[in-house]
Amino acid sequence: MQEFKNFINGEYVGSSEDRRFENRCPVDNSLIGYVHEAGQREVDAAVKAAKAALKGPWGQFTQAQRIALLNRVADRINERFEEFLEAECRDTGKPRSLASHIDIPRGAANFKAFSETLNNQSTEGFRLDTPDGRGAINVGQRTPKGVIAVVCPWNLPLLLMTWKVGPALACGNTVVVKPSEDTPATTTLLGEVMNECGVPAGVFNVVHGFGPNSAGEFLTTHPLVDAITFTGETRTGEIIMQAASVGLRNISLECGGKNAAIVFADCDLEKAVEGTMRSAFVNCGQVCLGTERVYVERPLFERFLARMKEEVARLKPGRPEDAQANFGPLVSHQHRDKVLSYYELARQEGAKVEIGGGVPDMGEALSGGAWIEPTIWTGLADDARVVREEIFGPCCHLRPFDSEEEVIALANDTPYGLAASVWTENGSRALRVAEQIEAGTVWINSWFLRDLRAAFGGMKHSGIGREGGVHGLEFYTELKNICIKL
Ligand SMILES: O=C(O)C(=O)/C=C/C=C/O
Repeated sequence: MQEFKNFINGEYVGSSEDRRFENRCPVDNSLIGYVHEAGQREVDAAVKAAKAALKGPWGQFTQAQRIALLNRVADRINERFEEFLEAECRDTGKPRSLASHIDIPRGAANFKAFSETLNNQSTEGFRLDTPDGRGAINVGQRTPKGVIAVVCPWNLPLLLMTWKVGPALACGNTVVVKPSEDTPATTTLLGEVMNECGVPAGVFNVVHGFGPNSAGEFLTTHPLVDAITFTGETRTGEIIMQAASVGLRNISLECGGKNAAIVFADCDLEKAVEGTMRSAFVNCGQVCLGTERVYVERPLFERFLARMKEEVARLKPGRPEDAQANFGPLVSHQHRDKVLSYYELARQEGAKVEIGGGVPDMGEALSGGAWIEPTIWTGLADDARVVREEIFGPCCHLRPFDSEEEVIALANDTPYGLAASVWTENGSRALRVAEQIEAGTVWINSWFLRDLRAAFGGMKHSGIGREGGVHGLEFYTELKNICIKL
């Protein structure tokens, strides 16, 4: 049985006996081990360790030394690739083929992604003319923001955690990470890597637990936390933003979405099918950037729908280690109950279930897992809850459209604004449509093609702030102006 302990000041710290909770594998509901919930005492110790580390050796590291050390962390993750892969797949149930190409490689790469940015990033400078004719020089100086609280989700546990920890540490901050209670393994394992690489104690800390009245609340309300970065549901983002307002802590929020795919009749059909299939069903539909609304220009609608149904029928659910499997379970029974409630709601709202709509028979050995059928609906009204609310499962609704103006209005008719994809071989139309879509990221003839230097984040109810490249600097550093009279 595994024990997932808190990682505080360079040491694994258990909680008192009665604060442990089960960690189960969503493939077959088997018990992986126990997670040690951090109470106020553990969270306080972690935040104070992070605060103290800022004034310790870490505070003396040059930028070049930090970058070299974080590159070592990335290399060490890759050296322990199999362990991270095994841990991630056991926690999430996702296919090894997926985690070995996305989760773990990106989990390591996120530590390297910011080195180049920081090495090449200048700060501003201005020469000011003064009445005495001697002038003055203004120089910008970036300093670490301090202790960063990192609250991250269960869908891409390692990737989405290091996407924040990487730039935070590269900029000289220290972190206290609160991973999801459903997926503690890879964040806990990263503590070992930090020690192996010589990251000073207190720079990287992990506290396990839940949100309200648990580690999440204790961390985001802790007065010594200088800023909070969160990826997850919009409602939780609102609660975190309220906590951050006490003491005016800055926040970075990447929240929910109800992302649209817009498929024009002149698209490359097979490319559009492949990309839309991935965006709707990869990771069992548990990707914030994923597609749950598909708009297809009417002349192509029936053909596109037929192709999508063929491809959904080809998806192979199975254990992570099953080389044939390309479709895993949802992360937990609790989340499956939520997604199944939308499957039921779709029926009530009058959807035609083109394929799926239920729970697959996975046989005796896997019957305890959080398995669900990939599903396509048609025929729902634009104001149906299934078309408007984020489900975060392997399902999407297809609807025909007749004009560019109509589909832009449809795609933007949502409180969210995270991502979208546009499929057409007409380049000027692709750009014209992309410019009008209210979303932080718009892919044209692609999906989840990620340039880590590019701005990344959501607008409207999908978040606040941008991550990636230089954009993270605004959140992870304080920018000071020094004015020198000549
Ligand atoms: O690719 C990334 O950097 C990223 O943040 C992915 C987010 C997916 C959310 O579910």
